[in-house]
Amino acid sequence: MTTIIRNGTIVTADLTYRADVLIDNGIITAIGPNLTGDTTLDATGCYIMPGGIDPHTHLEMPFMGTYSADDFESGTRAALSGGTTMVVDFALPSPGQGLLDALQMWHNKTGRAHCDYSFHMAVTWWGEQVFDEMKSVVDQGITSFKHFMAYKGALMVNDDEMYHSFSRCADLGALAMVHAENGDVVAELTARLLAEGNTGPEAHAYSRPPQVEGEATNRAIMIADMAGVPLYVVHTSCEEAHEAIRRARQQGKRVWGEPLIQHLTLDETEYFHPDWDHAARRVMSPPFRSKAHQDSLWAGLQSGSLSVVATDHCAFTTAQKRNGVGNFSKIPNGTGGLEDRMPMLWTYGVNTGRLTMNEFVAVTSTNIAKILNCYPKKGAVLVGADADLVVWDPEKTKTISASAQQSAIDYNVFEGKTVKGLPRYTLTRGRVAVADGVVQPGEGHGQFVAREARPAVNRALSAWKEITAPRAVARTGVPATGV
Ligand SMILES: NC(=O)NCCC(=O)O
Ligand SMILES: [Zn+2]
Ligand SMILES: [Zn+2]
Repeated sequence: MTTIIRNGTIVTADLTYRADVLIDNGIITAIGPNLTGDTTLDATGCYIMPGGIDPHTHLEMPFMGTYSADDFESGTRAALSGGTTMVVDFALPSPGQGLLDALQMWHNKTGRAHCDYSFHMAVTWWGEQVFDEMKSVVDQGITSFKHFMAYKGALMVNDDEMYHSFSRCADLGALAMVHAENGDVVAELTARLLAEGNTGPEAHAYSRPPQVEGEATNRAIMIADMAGVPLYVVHTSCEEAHEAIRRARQQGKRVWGEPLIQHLTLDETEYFHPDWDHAARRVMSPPFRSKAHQDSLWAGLQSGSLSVVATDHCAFTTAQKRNGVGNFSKIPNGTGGLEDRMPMLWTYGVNTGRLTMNEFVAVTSTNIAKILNCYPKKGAVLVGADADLVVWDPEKTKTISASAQQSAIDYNVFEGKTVKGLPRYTLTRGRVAVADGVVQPGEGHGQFVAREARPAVNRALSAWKEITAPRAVARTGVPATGV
């Protein structure tokens, strides 16, 4: 059975043109005029784009004494509903747990996934076992390793551990990733705020000012440079962190920054809301920032100093958030966004003229497919690519409401926002998962996407490291010892 998408305009990261797309057995098999197939999807007035890739989700994540509420079933259903066709989640070993053990636990969570997925591996402690197992993890198709510089006493790793792990990533041809906040300073500020009686959700933001993120981002960049590894900085939220990334890129360092749709469109005033639940539902790390920081992030996407828009989807219910009544440091950190990332970015990016349609495709799909080395299987409209596609209707509108969302939680941080630009169809490996805005569930359709190590960037970095490595000076006439 073949499917044909007709009468649409293809929009990729670098081209916009009219053509039909033929899909056979989940793969794009032809692109061109007047194609025919068994089933026709009409794309009149629509753009045919690569489905979104969200490289930063936490589905059913054990965190802060509870589990994030969306699992691979509801999370991937939400993703498809908003035009995202692949998620990359984080396998998270608990301290002392082996990486392979954690990886198996994460694979076990995915049986009901509606769309394709991959994993990053978190390095939450350091030792010989971690060193050894990193190789097996890479051999199993996971080639990116995340390091938390925050969450002291839980997930945080220190500089020496990070340097060891980054060096190992360099040897294995893998990508190093960081959550960049200075966890020591956050812990100090948190203790001080609580002692002063600042216990509400707004104090979460006070405990994580832009400086803690800027400092950690700089530090991670320098450590990555010394280790000779490419670096991906997740949830870049402020000018201080963006400035560090921008400068590093100007210097030729291989560093990428990932702002979240939440930081681009919501600001710190959310934490001053008189309703405790409203503010607590928006507690995440890093916190929402001022409008000036938002402008910096948008400028980064426009100029290319920031590369990817993600969600860090880590959704907790109101009841879970209430674990932190009386002590903000116990509010589970995280917000949702999987279903809304694409429509929100289109509305606030493309419709406002901040982004072109091609830039939209680049930052929601193609760039990360290249960074994670799964392009052009993913992130492309090309013959031979997976038919992970979204037929995007730029005229379709809706007002975001928790009452109509796929996510399992009881609120939505974008509640009441009207978006213009939504999927008419979302296809996951050729399967129509959303038709006219209606989700057609396909539990278990999602497959694991294995990725290969040694992408070009690692090869280039290691070649340069080798050429510029410190070498002993060959001398003649060295004086005899002690004479
Ligand atoms: N971001 C957040 O607040 N929660 C999810 C875990 C993380 O990415 O730090
Ligand atoms: Zn994080
Ligand atoms: Zn995260």
